[in-house]
Order: sequence, then structure tokens, then C-alpha cells
Amino acid sequence: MQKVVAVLGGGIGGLSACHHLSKSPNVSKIVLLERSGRCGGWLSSIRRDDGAVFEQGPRGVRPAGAVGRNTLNMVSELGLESEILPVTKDHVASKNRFLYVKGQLHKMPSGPGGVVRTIPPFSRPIIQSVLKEILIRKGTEEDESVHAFVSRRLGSELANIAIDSLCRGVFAGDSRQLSVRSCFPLLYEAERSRGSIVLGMLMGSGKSTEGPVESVFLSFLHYATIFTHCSLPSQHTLIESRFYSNFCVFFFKPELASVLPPAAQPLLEELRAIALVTVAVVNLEYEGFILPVTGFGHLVPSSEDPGLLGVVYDSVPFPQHNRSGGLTTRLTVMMGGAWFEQTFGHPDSVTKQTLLDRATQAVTSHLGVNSQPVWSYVGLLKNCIPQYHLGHWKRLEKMRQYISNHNLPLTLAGASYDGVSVNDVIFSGRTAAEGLIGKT
Ligand SMILES: Cc1cc2nc3c(=O)[nH]c(=O)nc-3n(C[C@H](O)[C@H](O)[C@H](O)COP(=O)(O)OP(=O)(O)OC[C@H]3O[C@@H](n4cnc5c(N)ncnc54)[C@H](O)[C@@H]3O)c2cc1C
Ligand SMILES: C=Cc1c2[nH]c(c1C)Cc1[nH]c(c(CCC(=O)O)c1C)Cc1[nH]c(c(C)c1CCC(=O)O)Cc1[nH]c(c(C)c1C=C)C2
Repeated sequence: MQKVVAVLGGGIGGLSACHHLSKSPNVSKIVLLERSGRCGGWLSSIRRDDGAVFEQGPRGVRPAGAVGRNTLNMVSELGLESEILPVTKDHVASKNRFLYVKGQLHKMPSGPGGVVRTIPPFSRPIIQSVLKEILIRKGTEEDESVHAFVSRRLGSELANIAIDSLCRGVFAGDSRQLSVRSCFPLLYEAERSRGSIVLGMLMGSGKSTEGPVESVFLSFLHYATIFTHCSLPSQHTLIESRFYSNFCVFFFKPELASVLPPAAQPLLEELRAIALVTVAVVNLEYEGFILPVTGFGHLVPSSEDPGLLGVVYDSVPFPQHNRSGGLTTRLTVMMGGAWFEQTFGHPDSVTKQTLLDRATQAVTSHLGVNSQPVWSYVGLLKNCIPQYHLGHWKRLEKMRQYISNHNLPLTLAGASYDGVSVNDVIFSGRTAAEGLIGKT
């Protein structure tokens, strides 16, 4: 039977689902319902007339593993290869990552030399923690916080500095609340299957699918303009939508609540329990090359400055997006996340000037930059990153069971469920589409 499918939400997940649905001869019509004036969701680029580009949302994807390959396949199917700005493995932005600890920038140890020597901010060689890890007994919990898991297996220093920072740089979240099972499933599975992260990674390494390119930037605006836009009134309900054989849902739970019938209350309660954090994203442009170091950027552990997550040195990986003519430096300061309210108060009451001042102060103190930016843009991205807290996996199981038991014509996909990265979300769009129509 030919299907008419409604896709709710024109973020990258919804667009990916549309792409895969559109390849099936069994789908006669796809209706993409997007409430805002544009598609793309959090993918959002500011393009100035002088050629400068600033990202308010994601700026890169790592084309590693199955989800990375899937993204590259979709890019190729859409004929967008020429839009990719590759950042190769030997590029300085791929090799140099920094941590800002105790008032100083530290290059993250890398390569064999970096692992066997003691490199600040760490007090002993990382190899020591890695070798000990193999001997640590397997945990027994169904789930554990990322911080507890890493402290137990690799020691508190790596948990407090490296993993705390990484969780801020990916989830804008608190490693003490985030679930290892849902946020880092490979680590969790490695311990379960091999009894050790190190052994799990080594034994699985034969299957590595990494290509020569470490990171790519896709001109996200192109994704966003491929599909036309239409809108969904917020009172739209499943009952009113009887014309559609199926729904794929790609947006966060507060919005989903408005389209579900009251009878789906238990599902709504689970959806509401998935927390979201707000991030302030401040794009800055400086005259000349002002950085004391080169690399992708630096992260700040929560013990150093809870409200300041990190700084991306956009000009280093993507100099093509500097304005034409004249040397400039583009930076993005990310703030808030799980610490937004304690740092800035309620997102509705903070002023853009406060956020700009805080961001430029960080550039001055972390990077020793004394000049003022010649251009800036302050974005307040309310509820932009879902937080997979402890027990997230159980919540997902419950929700999907409810949908199945009640025969709801609904598929949950997108960043709130099975991975927050652009790659994960594109993959979830494909999986949702294939769940409805079979493999394309
Ligand atoms: C600041 C920031 C930086 C990031 N950096 C990276 C990065 O470098 N690399 C990476 O891999 N990932 C990154 N991410 C994560 C990634 O961008 C997101 O997880 C992903 O874009 C989410 O896509 P989505 O389709 O699930 O949801 P969304 O982008 O939220 O899309 C949902 C869509 O649904 C629409 N909608 C909502 N309600 C309704 C309604 N009632 N009716 C109709 N439409 C509705 C919305 O308008 C929106 O367009 C970043 C995220 C942020 C916020
Ligand atoms: C959901 C939001 C995401 C943000 N960034 C990413 C996602 C999915 C992607 C991402 N961010 C980092 C990595 C690298 C992990 C690794 O393999 O080492 C990935 C895949 C880390 C990172 N993020 C930022 C910086 C400066 C770094 C460190 C540099 C590096 O390791 O390469 C900037 C940044 N991005 C996001 C936030 C909240 C943030 C805060 C500073 C969103």
C-alpha cells in the first residue's frame, strides 16, 4: 500500500528522513511540517555580504564509523560534495586541542610521546591510568554517570579534567548527571563485553572505518534550502491527522506535547522528563591574527569556570570563511549549558550585552587578547541540547513500548533520543524512514 507520511520538524533529522522516504516507490506523498520560517533547526549560519560566515549551531561532523559514512553518502546522493570543507588528520585544527586549567592553556596530550610523559594539567602519564584500567573489575550497574564510570576505571583526575570538559564540549552538560550508557555507548559496551575500555577499544579497532579526513564542514545552509517549508499549527493533533499513514517526529518534547492527544499522557510525561539546556553562542571577529596558539579550540572544565564552556577558533579550521581581504580571526565562545541559570539567571532575563561582555572577557583572560572585537553576534539558543541523564535508556524503552502497545502511528527520532551529533541525527532520520518503508 502506498503511504502518505508526515514528518514533523524540518531540522536535519526531519530532512534526512524526507530524503530517504523520497527514494521509496511505496511513499506517495511526504508532508514536511515545519513551524518556523526556515528549515535546518539548530543548523544556522550567518553569511555576511563580505564573505564572512559564522556558525551559531554546529560547525563540523566527524565522518567516522557507520554514522559518519552515512552522512557522507547522503551528501554525495544530494550532489553536495563540492560544498565540503575538509579538515585533514594532519591539519593543526585536528591535532591541537586545548584545555584551560588553572588560568593556563594546555595542549591535550596526543601521540605515543604525549601518553608516556607527564604533561600538565595532568599529574602523571596517561599510560599509567590506561594500563591500570585493564585490571579494574567490571561494574555491575545498569547505568552510571559518565563521571563515576571514568573515575572508577581511569581515575578521578581524568574524570575531573578531561571527561568533565568533553561532556561540556559535546552536550554542554554535567558529566556527573549524564549517563555513560546513553552518551558514550561504545565505552559502556566495551566494559560490558571485554571487561575494559582499553581492551574493548583495541579488540574493536580492526573494524575501524575512519577515512583520511578527520573532520568536515558542510555548508549547512544548503541542506536547509533543499526542502520547501510549510507550517504546523501548534494545536495540530494526531486525531486531526488521520490522513497520514505514519508520522516521524523530529523535534523536542515540549513541541511534541502539543501534537499528541491527551490519551497519550504517559508518553508525554516521559518526553517531558528529558531535560534540555540553553547555550549562549557568541561569534566574535577580531582584526588580524590574534591567537597565541593554533588548534580547533579550547574547553574549560567546570571546576575552572562553570558558566564558560569553551572557545572555538573558527578561523583555524575554516579560514575560507574569514571575510575577503584583510586578515581577521573568527572565534565562537560557548556559555551556559547545564550551568546557565546559576551563571546568568533565567534565560528570559539575561541581556545580550551581559553575554557579550562575559565572552570578550574570556577571550582576554584565556587568550591574552587585549583588542576589542570589530564585529559580534550574540545568540541565545534556548533548550537546544537534550541531556541524556541517568536512566535515559530505560525511558526510551518505555516510550517505544508505549507507542507499540497503543499502535500509535509514530516514530521518535532526532537529537532527544539516540545521539545528539549531526551524524547521529541524520542516521536516526534514515532509521525512522526505513522503519516505515523498509531499506532504501
Ligand atoms: C550550539 C550547538 C552547537 C552544535 N555543534 C555541533 C557540532 O559541531 N557537531 C555536531 O555533530 N553536532 C553539533 N550540535 C548538535 C546538532 O546540531 C543537533 O543535535 C541537531 O542539529 C538536532 O537536529 P534535530 O533535527 O534533531 O532537531 P532540531 O534542529 O531542533 O530541529 C527540529 C525542528 O522542528 C521544528 N519544530 C518544533 N516544533 C514544531 C512544531 N510544533 N511544528 C512543526 N515544526 C516544529 C523546529 O522549528 C526545528 O526546525 C550542536 C548543537 C548546538 C545547539
Ligand atoms: C550537541 C552539541 C555538540 C557540540 N559539539 C559537538 C556536538 C555533538 C561535536 C563535538 N564537540 C567536540 C567533539 C570532539 C570529541 C573528540 O573526539 O575529542 C565533537 C565530536 C569537542 C569540542 N567542542 C567544542 C570544542 C572547542 C571542542 C574541543 C576540540 C576537539 O576536541 O576537537 C566546542 C563546543 N561544541 C559544542 C559545545 C557545547 C561546545 C562548547 C565549548 C556543541
